[in-house]
Amino acid sequence: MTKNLDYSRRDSGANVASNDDTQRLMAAGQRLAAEVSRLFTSQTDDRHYWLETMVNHVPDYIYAKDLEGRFLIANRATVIDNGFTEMEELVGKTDYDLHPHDMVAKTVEAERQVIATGSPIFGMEERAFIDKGYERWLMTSKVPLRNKQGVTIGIVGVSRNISDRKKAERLLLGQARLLEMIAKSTPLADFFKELILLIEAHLPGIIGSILLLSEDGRHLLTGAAPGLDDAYCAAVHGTAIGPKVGSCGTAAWRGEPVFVADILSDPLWEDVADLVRPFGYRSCWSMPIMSYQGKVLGTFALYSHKVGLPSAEQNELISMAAHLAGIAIERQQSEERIQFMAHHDALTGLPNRVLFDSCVATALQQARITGQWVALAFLDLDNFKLINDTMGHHAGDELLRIAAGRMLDCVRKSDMIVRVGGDEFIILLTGLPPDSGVVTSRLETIRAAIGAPLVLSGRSLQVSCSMGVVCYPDHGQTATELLANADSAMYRAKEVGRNNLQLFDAEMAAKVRAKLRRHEELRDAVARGEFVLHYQPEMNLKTGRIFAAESLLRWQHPERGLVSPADIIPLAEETGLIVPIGDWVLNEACRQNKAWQDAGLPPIVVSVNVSARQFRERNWVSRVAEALEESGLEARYLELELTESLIMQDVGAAIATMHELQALGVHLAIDDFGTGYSSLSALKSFPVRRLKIDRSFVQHIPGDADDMAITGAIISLAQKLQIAVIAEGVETQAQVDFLRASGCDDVQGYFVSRPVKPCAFAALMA
Ligand SMILES: Nc1nc2c(ncn2[C@@H]2O[C@@H]3COP(=O)(O)O[C@H]4[C@@H](O)[C@H](n5cnc6c(=O)[nH]c(N)nc65)O[C@@H]4COP(=O)(O)O[C@H]3[C@H]2O)c(=O)[nH]1
Repeated sequence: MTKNLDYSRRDSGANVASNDDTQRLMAAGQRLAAEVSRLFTSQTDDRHYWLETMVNHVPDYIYAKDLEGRFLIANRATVIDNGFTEMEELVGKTDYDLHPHDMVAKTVEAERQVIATGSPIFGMEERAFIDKGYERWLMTSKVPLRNKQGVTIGIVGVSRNISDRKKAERLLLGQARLLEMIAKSTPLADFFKELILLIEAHLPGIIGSILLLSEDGRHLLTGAAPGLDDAYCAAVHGTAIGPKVGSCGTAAWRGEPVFVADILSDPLWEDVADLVRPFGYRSCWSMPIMSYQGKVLGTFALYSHKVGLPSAEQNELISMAAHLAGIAIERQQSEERIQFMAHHDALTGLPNRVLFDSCVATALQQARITGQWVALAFLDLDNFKLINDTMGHHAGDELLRIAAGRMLDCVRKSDMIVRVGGDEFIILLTGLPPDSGVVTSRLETIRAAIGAPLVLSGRSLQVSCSMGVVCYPDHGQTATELLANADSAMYRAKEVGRNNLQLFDAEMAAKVRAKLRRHEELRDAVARGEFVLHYQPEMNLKTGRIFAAESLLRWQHPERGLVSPADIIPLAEETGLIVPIGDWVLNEACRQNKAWQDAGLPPIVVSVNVSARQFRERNWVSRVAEALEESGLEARYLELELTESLIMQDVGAAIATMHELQALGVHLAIDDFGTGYSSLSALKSFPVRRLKIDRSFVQHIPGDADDMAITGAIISLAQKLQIAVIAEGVETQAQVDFLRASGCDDVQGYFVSRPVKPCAFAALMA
């Protein structure tokens, strides 16, 4: 009889599956078809009995229907799962008699197609009947049932219950969707809802809830619970966690799962059972949501109206859900952190320039509408660098944090304190009355707060600050304009000695612009090489011989003529141009000295003034070595003049550098001695050859007894320390006489010669 059923024809348009299930279904179908045909031929023997037994033991559904869809025969599984006890009860019935009509349509259509085309359908997935409230999925194959003449007289169907597989598939798809939501940074509330709905779909009768731990780590806040009663959620929101606070409060407290089978009898719920009683929840299984580092972030819980503990599958689902929730929360937290870091300063937590730029336009726009003022102040901490250098970076950081905190205490929520770098801040005050008095008084409050005593690394100190202030609309219309003018005001505040507040005005702007122009000019001068050196001889008092010369910088200005260093050096120091200018001086002095030697003049020492900024350059010593090497000058013919104040800025570092320079073979002198308050005990550790007594002491000799006393003391101190002494600014014979009598070795000044051009100096020497 099997010959009548052509299973090899798989070319129909039907849904054909070639997996194991299908193979097995096909085999079962073949066996059933054979049995049916045998029944039709009324042959019964032992094989029939065995076959019937086998078919009835198979959990899959095996059945045959006639052309009208009436059951002809069915195995035991089909009979029982359709709600009958004997096959006879099922025979003659159609699917319409058994199931809701809307669910039957697809099955009927498939069977109609098999009958019409004579082609089997394999591996068709169909949502089947609702059995005791549960949905069921089947994988079905249907083949034509033919009589001896090969005429189709119905269909044979074989179905397997694949509900579990479908459930697992749906769970996997759900998980994938949730991971995608995490990747797309879907808002947490939406993600939680989706997660809970997925679990609830998987576990009918179970209600999911997510609670989040508050920032202080002490309370539980509602995350999502779409299926829980709103009143219950509201009652739980804000619950303090603890060792005996229901399932979730305890799970969050312990950091481990708390599965309570019966809420009404479990001691963990004793104190909070009344909360849940009106809603009828009986069991609650709560799993803490943990961060990657093992920190509790919240809880994932399942509630049920039934008493009981979770099955292994439910347990697994709870863990999976808590794990996914943890990933989502951490992802959101790190995104928030990144956002915060992009807009805030890590050290002080204050907004940074990026956030300021996006807020200032809004503040100005608002002021335009309301007619109120906006004030914008640049604020610099005075001497921050010194504190940072002398007390260390930790102390510097702490100072910035303290200053930021003090500023915040003085402003309103709508104002903004911004750290723009180093010790520089911007204060943005909004909603001000149109009154500069109010602006300055509010900012002075901030200055006073910063200036209050503080303790840093165990040391009490006070820090002042400088402010440059502008007001919208008087001092500019745009943020750029206002910032530029605030910068000018700050410039002025620093110029007048720091520790003050300067409100911008037009005159100030003009001055600042002029200064900036001069900076620009100086920069051009460096680029164009407009500098020259003049040399002033230094004479030994015993021999009357010129043994050295100090190189002195001059700017050959195209319009202003020769500009003195008094006008160049401070400007160069401010702009940092002192470094390239100083390099040029060093190289030029070495080159000139070597040129004189090469021209046959008696060898002399040329001294070069070194500025503090230059001296602090990392590779300063190697620059000196390079200048010597490039010029070919022996190191003993170069002297570097360091001022007392330069050395005193950081005595330890200065002495170390001085030793390195000494090792090169160059001489070192202390310039302007007597003005820089060097500690006399430190003096003996300076590897210097000479002290230069400052001109300010010499110029009043012999009239001023004090200056004579000081000059005499410096000379005798130097003698004791076996350091040579030269007096600067010597103009008169009387001064020479006094200095000689006091034991001074050398003099420099107009008495010998003014600083002169190199050619004039060569003539002098010759
Ligand atoms: N009234 C009077 N003045 C006298 C007499 N003898 C010399 N002077 C002046 O005193 C200054 C001596 O240089 P300084 O103390 O190193 O003081 C220098 C030095 O500190 C700085 N300076 C000059 N050239 C350079 C340089 O190349 N680099 C650096 N960093 N500073 C320099 O500029 C300062 C001023 O230099 P100058 O204007 O050339 O002024 C020179 C010089 O012209 C005198 O008998 N009477």
